[in-house]
Amino acid sequence: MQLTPLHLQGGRELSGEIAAQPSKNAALPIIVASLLSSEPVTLHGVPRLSDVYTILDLAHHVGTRHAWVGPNSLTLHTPEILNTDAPYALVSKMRASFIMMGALIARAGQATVSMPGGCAFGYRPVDQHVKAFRALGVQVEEEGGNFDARREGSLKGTFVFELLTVGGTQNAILAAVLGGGVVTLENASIDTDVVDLIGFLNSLGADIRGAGTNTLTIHGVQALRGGEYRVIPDRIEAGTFMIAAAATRSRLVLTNVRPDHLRAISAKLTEMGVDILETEGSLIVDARDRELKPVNVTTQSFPGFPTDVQPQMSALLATIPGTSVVQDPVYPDRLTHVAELHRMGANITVSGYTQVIQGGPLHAAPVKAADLRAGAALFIAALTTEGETVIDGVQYLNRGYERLAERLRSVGANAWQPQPVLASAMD
Ligand SMILES: CC(=O)N[C@H]1[C@@H](OP(=O)(O)OP(=O)(O)OC[C@H]2O[C@@H](n3ccc(=O)[nH]c3=O)[C@H](O)[C@@H]2O)O[C@H](CO)[C@@H](O)[C@@H]1O
Ligand SMILES: C=C(OP(=O)(O)O)C(=O)O
Repeated sequence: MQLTPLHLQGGRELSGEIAAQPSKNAALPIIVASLLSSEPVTLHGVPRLSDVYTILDLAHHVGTRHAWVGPNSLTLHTPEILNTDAPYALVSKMRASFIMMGALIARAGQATVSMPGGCAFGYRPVDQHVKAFRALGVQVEEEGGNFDARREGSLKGTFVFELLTVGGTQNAILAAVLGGGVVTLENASIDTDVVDLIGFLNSLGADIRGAGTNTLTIHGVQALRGGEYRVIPDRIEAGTFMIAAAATRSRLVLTNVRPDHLRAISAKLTEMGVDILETEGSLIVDARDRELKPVNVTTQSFPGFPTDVQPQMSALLATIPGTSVVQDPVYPDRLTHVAELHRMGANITVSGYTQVIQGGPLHAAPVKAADLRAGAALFIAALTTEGETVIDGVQYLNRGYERLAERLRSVGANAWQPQPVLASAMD
């Protein structure tokens, strides 16, 4: 179906309660990991997002059958592997599909997975994934834009990641879960999505030790059983709504959150002058009548300030008088929001991965998202302007935000997405 742009008439205070959706980036690898078991697995807390549908298409291709058993609950069952490839059409659609490589190496002993290639915000290599597989005993060849992987026995040995990588750590864990070997991963990611993947796998009988530390030890087991698991809340979505509250000088109650996953964002907003109150499972963000201060932000891996919230934070800072400096060394080219924010009157100069932002009032304009979080930055900016902003590129927002217009409306925003006019209706 043709997607119509998102319309936002800003300049309004938001209020009330909004529940964060379940985590997209935790759910995607967990859906893939379910195929390590030949028994049914039920997941609760799966967001209804286009990225989830893409990974389900890929899982279906390799042999996973699924059924939605509740609004955000899904049963997955992979009695046998039917295909051991992850084709270009699906991997190029979504980079997270590359995680299929580790899962197929574990369950089928082989995998042919397309190289993910570039994405809207630059080069995102997978060298650490491939180095880890090789170091642990997997043969990996590159040919015709694909990686062809084969393992003869169990994975074993130690690999030290050269940098912290969420996907690389997840892929190596998946590959090592089955079999009789012992694998140690050093300088492993401590990201919440890695910890949740480990929690899920261990709940099915895997033996992975050290979750949340930089050293993981995986004792391969013969098989995983079925089970039931709840995915963590989406800290990136929650962070986006926290920034929306600050940008509109509002008070919002965020429910279904893990405040301990949001501390870097809470700390920056507090430094700016926003009040944040943590309770168990919820956060109150209060920016009413506050004069917010500019701040400097540098992205880091968890628990640092997330790159996935950098464009939204940049949009907020573009509205705050004074000079802020935002640096994103994690993804140095994650800057597609800048030119669009310029269309709304922002004053941002870019040098390498550094944005120098002179904040001031923005105005409405037609804009276009070129990637997911750039789209989020644009709706934050739009919420601050009196006029009507029309945001194109809604397919990117649909990757990461469930029923966005409806949920923004539920807290008082004037957001709508006109239904497409069908050709027959125009006759
Ligand atoms: C689906 C999903 O969960 N995506 C998230 C995941 O992506 P993803 O898992 O792809 O990101 P990584 O943690 O791997 O990337 C972190 C850094 O490591 C570099 N790197 C990574 C792998 C590699 O083999 N070589 C290499 O150099 C990357 O270029 C980047 O600079 O974590 C990112 C960083 O928090 C988030 O922005 C993405 O939203
Ligand atoms: C960049 C993101 O996802 P991906 O890694 O799938 O591109 C994101 O969730 O912000």
